[in-house]
Amino acid sequence: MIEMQDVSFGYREGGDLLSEMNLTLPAGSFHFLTGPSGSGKTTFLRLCYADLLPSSGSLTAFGHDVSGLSRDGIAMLRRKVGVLHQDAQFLDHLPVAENVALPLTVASQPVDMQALKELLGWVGMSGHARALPPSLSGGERQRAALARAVIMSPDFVLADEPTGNLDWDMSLRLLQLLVELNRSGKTVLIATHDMDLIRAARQMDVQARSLRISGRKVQLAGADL
Ligand SMILES: Nc1ncnc2c1ncn2[C@@H]1O[C@H](COP(=O)(O)OP(=O)(O)OP(=O)(O)O)[C@@H](O)[C@H]1O
Repeated sequence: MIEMQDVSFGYREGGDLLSEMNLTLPAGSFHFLTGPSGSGKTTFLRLCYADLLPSSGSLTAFGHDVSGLSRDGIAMLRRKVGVLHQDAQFLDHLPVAENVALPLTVASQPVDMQALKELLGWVGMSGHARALPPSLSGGERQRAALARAVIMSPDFVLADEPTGNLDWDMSLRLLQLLVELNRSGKTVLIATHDMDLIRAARQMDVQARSLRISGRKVQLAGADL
């Protein structure tokens, strides 16, 4: 799914933030990504969905070297990826259901109303389908954002501190949804500071592994969870 060979990245020339990374994220895997604040977790995720390109080395995503892709190629690749951010942004004047369906609308694809209903049900947002985003709680926003992130049926789901603003119960609920996505075959990568969240995954019967950024490298940390 994602393969990095000697990948380095720096925002400015001569100053690598992430250096000579060699790792593979196999299809269907579940990884957490940890590391100190400012170590490059968001940057690593952005490399994984070709929002940033390596400064050097080779990054292959879905079998394509991202550095050789055209704009259309990158757009196609991004369609296979769903991204969940810590602070999801919505169009506040549109109800939740329309916000969730927005990736389809923007791509001029038809909205299957039954599938949308089921997706909202899966994230526990059926009762909020007509609500406007400003009326939602933090947990409801994140669950709506997760529905939006997966409405295009991505193969790869990336989450950047998805539980950063949530209480513990809601964090667990969101984690459970991400685990369910993994069980349905999707590759999942979650950047988090929250070691309790990583420990909680142990109870959820998922084969999760942890990647840690340390000294500008990303390495597998410890045993399987
Ligand atoms: N667009 C950018 N231009 C220049 N520097 C940037 C840019 N984005 C991030 N950085 C810098 O790169 C470093 C890593 O940032 P990044 O957001 O990837 O870290 P992080 O591990 O996700 O941090 P946090 O845990 O605090 O969210 C930081 O020093 C940040 O200031």
